[in-house]
Amino acid sequence: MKNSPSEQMVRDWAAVVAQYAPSTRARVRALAQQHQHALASRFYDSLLSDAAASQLVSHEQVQVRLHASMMRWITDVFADPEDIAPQALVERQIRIGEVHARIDVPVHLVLRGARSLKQGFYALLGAEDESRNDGAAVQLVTQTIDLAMEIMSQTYAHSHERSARADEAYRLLSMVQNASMERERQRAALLDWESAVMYEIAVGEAARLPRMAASEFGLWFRHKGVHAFQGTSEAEAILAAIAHVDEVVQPALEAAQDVEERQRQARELRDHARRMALDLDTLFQKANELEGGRDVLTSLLNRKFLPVVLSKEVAYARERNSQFAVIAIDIDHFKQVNDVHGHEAGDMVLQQFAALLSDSVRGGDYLFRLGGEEFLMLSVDVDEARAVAAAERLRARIAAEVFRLPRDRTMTLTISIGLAMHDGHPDYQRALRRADVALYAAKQRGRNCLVVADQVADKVTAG
Ligand SMILES: Nc1nc2c(ncn2[C@@H]2O[C@H](COP(=O)(O)OP(=O)(O)OP(=O)(O)O)[C@@H](O)[C@H]2O)c(=O)[nH]1
Repeated sequence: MKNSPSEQMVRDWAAVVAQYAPSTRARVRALAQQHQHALASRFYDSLLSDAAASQLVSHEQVQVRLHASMMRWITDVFADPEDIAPQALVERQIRIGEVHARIDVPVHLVLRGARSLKQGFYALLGAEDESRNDGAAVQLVTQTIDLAMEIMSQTYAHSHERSARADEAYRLLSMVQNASMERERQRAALLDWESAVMYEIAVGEAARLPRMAASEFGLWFRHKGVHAFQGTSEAEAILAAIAHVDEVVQPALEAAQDVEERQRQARELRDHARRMALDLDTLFQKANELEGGRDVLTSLLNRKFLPVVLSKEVAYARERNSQFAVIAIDIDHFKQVNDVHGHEAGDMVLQQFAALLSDSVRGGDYLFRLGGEEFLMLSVDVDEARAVAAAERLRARIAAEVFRLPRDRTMTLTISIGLAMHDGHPDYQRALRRADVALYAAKQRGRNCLVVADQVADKVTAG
């Protein structure tokens, strides 16, 4: 999800511009243009002096691009509103903040770079003809750079918060990933507790019955389940039922004087346990599908986890000096499947296709359904030759497969593939874009083929 500029930000930017005479702005702009190279180097050097940041910017592409884009930034932020509108400049700061969040550049380092830039400007202004030093130019520089930093930091914070939420959701997804096993375990635990209570009642030891909250199921649900299924009505119902059983039903059972009353309370307890088991089933089903982040039709990961998984893999690759491949896969002419055989047939094909994909990857790889008939495979710990061979095998396997359709009909399919190796660049968007461009090239080349994005030239070559 993108951040968009608030009206306040655009108003603030326009106000800073309006506050200064055209001559002051022209003076700062001229200075920025004249010294943009030295100023960009200044910013860059201050980043490199930090060990963590120098690791992030060690990538050659980053060095080349960072310096070039810093030079552009230094002149553009002082542009006349007729040349670059405040709205566009605010949008630019937002994009920069988003990149910082994606590659995880700490805010303090960006602020340090900004401080060193301002010092550079002050020194240049001070060195100019003294009669011109009325302070306005210094203020313009300070206000502009500070405002840009404010917008970047705000975006950074929003993006970070969002990615932290996705991260948390992913953690929970992993926790209940083997949902069917966990469900069985918890259903059995619930049943164990119920049997233990019934046994105590049957043998006439109902003075102090085992409380559900302290049972294996109760503990699991209150500590983990409730987080995994946060905000659902079923989770609320189970929590309320645990409290009701422990605080109302069981004390009533313990206090029951006659058999009839005891049977009535025991029946109520059993009804509660049954309803809980049903709610639990519903919750696990949801966890497996929508709320767990899996695509309902294919059970593959949905795109909301793409940033989480890619950031993790980028960090992993950096730490271990390993590589991974981003493989964009698109079914060819899928529209025709729906048009000729109907939507239900299209769904069936997508499910069989996803099953084939799952069967073609290794345990550590990831599979996403990005939407419609677009899929993405993240092949971890591979070099280009192996990734290309695996993708090519997949292409051939799909082309050879006979897909089942309703009413005993069948059909065959082909796919186009765009493959990009992660080239060490800290921003995962780059590998995604390169894979996408390669996929587009594969479609252009006539489909049913694989195109590999060229690592060095950042352009696409036939694979
Ligand atoms: N049955 C079914 N169809 C879907 C689903 N999601 C998207 N589609 C269809 O997928 C089709 C995608 O068509 P296009 O994007 O035009 O691409 P294409 O026909 O595959 O052609 P190329 O990609 O250019 O080879 C559309 O007709 C969508 O309606 C789904 O969940 N189920």
